[in-house]
Amino acid sequence: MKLKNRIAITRRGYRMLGKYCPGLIRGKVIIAVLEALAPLVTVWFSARIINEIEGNRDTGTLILLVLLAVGINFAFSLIRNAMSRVVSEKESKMWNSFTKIFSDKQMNMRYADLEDQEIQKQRQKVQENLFMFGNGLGQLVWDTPSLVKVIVGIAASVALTASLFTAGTGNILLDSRLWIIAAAGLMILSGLINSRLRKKEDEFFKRWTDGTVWFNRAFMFYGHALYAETTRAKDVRLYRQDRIADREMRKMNEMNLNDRETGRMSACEGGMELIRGICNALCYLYVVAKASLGAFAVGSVVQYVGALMELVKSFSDLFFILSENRVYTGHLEKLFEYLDLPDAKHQGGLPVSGTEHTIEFRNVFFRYPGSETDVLQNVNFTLRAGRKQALVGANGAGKTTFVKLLCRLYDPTEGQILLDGRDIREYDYDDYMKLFSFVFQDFKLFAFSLGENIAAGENYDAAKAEECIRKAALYDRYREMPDGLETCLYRDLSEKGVEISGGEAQKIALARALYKGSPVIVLDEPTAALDPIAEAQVYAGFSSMVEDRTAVYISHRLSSCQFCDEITVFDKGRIVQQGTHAELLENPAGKYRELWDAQAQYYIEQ
Ligand SMILES: Nc1ncnc2c1ncn2[C@@H]1O[C@H](COP(=O)(O)OP(=O)(O)OP(=O)(O)O)[C@@H](O)[C@H]1O
Repeated sequence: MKLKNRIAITRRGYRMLGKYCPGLIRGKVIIAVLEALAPLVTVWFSARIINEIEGNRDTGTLILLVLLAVGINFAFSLIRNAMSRVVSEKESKMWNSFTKIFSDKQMNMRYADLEDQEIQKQRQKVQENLFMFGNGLGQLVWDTPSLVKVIVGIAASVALTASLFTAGTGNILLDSRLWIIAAAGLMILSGLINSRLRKKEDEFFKRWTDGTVWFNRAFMFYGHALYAETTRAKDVRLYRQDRIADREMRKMNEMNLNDRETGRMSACEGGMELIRGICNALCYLYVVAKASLGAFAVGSVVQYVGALMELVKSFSDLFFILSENRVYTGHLEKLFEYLDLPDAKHQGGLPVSGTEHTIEFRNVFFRYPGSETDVLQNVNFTLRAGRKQALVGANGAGKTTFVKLLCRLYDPTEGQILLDGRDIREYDYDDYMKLFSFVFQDFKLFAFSLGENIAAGENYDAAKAEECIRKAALYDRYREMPDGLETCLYRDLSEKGVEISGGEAQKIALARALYKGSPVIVLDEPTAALDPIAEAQVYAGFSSMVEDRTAVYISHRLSSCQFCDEITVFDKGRIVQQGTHAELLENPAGKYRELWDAQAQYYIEQ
């Protein structure tokens, strides 16, 4: 990657850290400056003290030097400790903030992309790299202090060693200014070799992580998800799927996880240490040679050796950091590629006013991303204000997909959906969404209080929530709940949380839709999990529940669709019939009749 791009990516990384982890980088920089200066302050004062002892031995000067050395170091460590507490607190929360980066993206990205396998893989890889190895943003956080230390270290060490090269010994060879070039050359050379070794090490690391992505995913699945997630644990126990998991885990444990790559990485590390050692030895030799010829006092040996070692280390670190920068900008680039995936574009700005609306599907075709077939084909459908519409059809006929298009999770591949004659994309997205309350088949409740679940927010109107609970036939269960609306659902976040059955959850989802009070209510199999009495209660109360709102009602229980004004029959992605229950039954060759007969025979026979 070009340097210009690396700089741009690094800057973007810092901006992102500034947004999600405010104050973290600033704190790290301050600590790093203090840490870089502290040893050099000690070296400088030690040299002055030894020289004073060797020379004038002035007690006042000695006391002053010692007090200054101790005082400055004490002040440094006070500030550093105070800052460290704040910074480590921020750093411990850094991972939560990184999680937020992904949740923000997932919340805003196109829904279709959320389901896209390739994009899921892309996200998984970026997340694994970040959360398992700290690659990208983590490295940027950790490398920033090193970079600051290197810059401060090089500047201070150069200042402390400058007089080493000018101090004369009388020996032409040792006094030659060429030593400056030689020293600089040596530092740069060692840094470059280190950098190359680091690059190699990174290549091996990449190969190693590529090989482990699948391993980690499978390991988490077989070792954790299968047993820990209650959605799966039931079936795992009943069908003893743990035996398959054990077999797979055994196979994985026997796998050779790129041992060759880890061996090569260690060899690179060893090579880097060796180069640093050789440079240190050469510096020692030069300083000691000059000191032994009387170029400077013994105390200065401490200063020069200390500063030269710091310089060698700083140069080596500098090249290391530069090569690290190449590595983490590579990871950051991948992160940004993911974050730059187009967000859902809700560009329309038309306000939606009033409550009586007509929604029309006009020649709508839809195909899921990555799929080869149209799931909806030439769908034409009009939903008038206040009408109760039932959608029926066999599994996979396209009913839920129709609703997903209605609520703008996807856009039609062809055709248009119109609200009062205008394409729904022209309207303000939030305004449009306020028109609907949905209950999906795979609705989700959250481990918050019952009231918050129903109101989908922290502040709720208790009387209204209770009214919706009553309409959703949940009142008896609600009265048993220990803390009423404050009762926490599930035990994920609260020990006092209550576990609820599938049917009770469905009633809560229904109450949530009623609470929203939108002019259009869309119910996708809202009673599938309800017992016959609760189902009858819901149907009996359907009119009062839905009132004069527009309703779209999907159900496989055809008898329950009779109270709708119109029934629309889907078959293989097409609308094949529309009419009232009685009208549709009249057509003996119709799909509705076929579905009805298939379902009714069991009731008739009994
Ligand atoms: N995310 C998806 N990606 C690809 N295909 C999908 C996706 N979701 C649904 N499908 C396919 O679209 C078709 C219609 O599914 P849809 O869920 O709309 O049917 P449905 O009529 O609601 O069925 P059911 O009565 O079983 O709920 C099915 O063949 C299904 O496999």
